[in-house]
Parts: sequence; structure tokens; C-alpha cells
Amino acid sequence: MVLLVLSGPSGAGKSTLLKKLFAEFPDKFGFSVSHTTRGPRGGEADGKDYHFTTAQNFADLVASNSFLEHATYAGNSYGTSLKAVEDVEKAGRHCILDIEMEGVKQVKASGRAAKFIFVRPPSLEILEERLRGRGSDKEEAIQKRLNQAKNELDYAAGGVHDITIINDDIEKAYGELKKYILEVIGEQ
Ligand SMILES: Nc1ncnc2c1ncn2[C@@H]1O[C@H](COP(=O)(O)OP(=O)(O)OP(=O)(O)O)[C@@H](O)[C@H]1O
Repeated sequence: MVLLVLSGPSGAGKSTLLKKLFAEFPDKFGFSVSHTTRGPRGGEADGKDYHFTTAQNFADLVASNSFLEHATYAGNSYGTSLKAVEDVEKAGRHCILDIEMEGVKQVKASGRAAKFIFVRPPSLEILEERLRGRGSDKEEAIQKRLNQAKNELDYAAGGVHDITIINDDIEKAYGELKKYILEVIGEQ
């Protein structure tokens, strides 16, 4: 099984691309279930959407090196455990992680074999348009995402990823993503 790590600025189109991939290949890929210290939101099921956990338990898992990557956002911790990846692989699926730059660095540092895929917008101007078009963020959040996008793009400029997909035309970008993924999982 191949671990596929997708990253890129918020709004670059990662979710859109993954949605297409899962729709076309419903049985080949899977997301791992992350741990989080945040509380469940309406309808979220423990063990399915997240492994909901206490701050103490989360800290214990960090201390025992149980996470492939973990991070804190807005006061809550999130992490991908090695076991969560293993669970996906045991079910016969290639595990896909959709994570941020800091997580990518940790997966790299772990020495775990993985393919690193970077999705980027054609330009920061277009990214800004898409973030606004998505309509899910307030102005302040958009500015934060744009600043963070610059960090992601700088990091990627160091050539740390196995492939960069420029999401200009969605169908073209999806075609490139699909071709690369099928190749690395040995199905093309
Ligand atoms: N090629 C494209 N052309 C135009 N619009 C696009 C394209 N790809 C994605 N979009 C739109 O851009 C917005 C951001 O895409 P998406 O939510 O998939 O980004 P993301 O990388 O998953 O972001 P996040 O990391 O915040 O979840 C969405 O409204 C989506 O419909």
C-alpha cells in the first residue's frame, strides 16, 4: 500500500480533487481517522469522523510516538496516528492524508515511505478569488489563509514534493493527479 500525502494552500482545490478521486475509485483509497481534542460537532461519530480524545490522552500518544503527524489549530490538537493509517491499509486501501506543511515536514521526518503531492493555484490572485468565491471564510480568515499560502508555496519551492499539480483547469488538474496516483500505486 502507498501512503499518499496531499498538501497545498487552503483553497488550492485539494478537497475538490479528492472528491473526484473518491467518486471515480470508491474502493481504492481511504482517509485515516484523525485524533482530536476538540469536542464532537452535531452528527460526528467517534471512531468514524474522528477519534475524540482528551488532552491528556493526546499528550500520552505524542509521548509514545504514536502519531505520524500532529498539530494544534485554534487551541485544539489534531493528529494522524500510525494505527489510523494501518487501519486503512488493512482494509486494502491506499491511505490519503490531506495535511498542512507542518504535517508534511513531520511525515518526512518520520522516515515513513510516502508520495508527496503538492496542489497549488495558478497564482495568489486566483487563490484569493477562489477563497472569496467559496464563501466560507470571513475577511480575516481569508487574509490568514493567504499569508499561510505564501509559506506553503515557499516551502514547496524547495523541491520537497514528488509532484506539483497546478490547479488551473480542474479537469486537467484531476487528470494529472489521477495519472500520477495510478502510476505510483502500480495500476497504470
Ligand atoms: N480549477 C478550479 N477552478 C476554479 N475553481 C476551483 C478550481 N478548483 C477548485 N475550485 C474552487 O475553489 C474553492 C477552494 O477549493 P477547495 O475547497 O477544494 O480547496 P482546498 O484546497 O480543499 O481548501 P482547504 O485546505 O481550505 O480545505 C472551492 O470553492 C472550489 O470549488
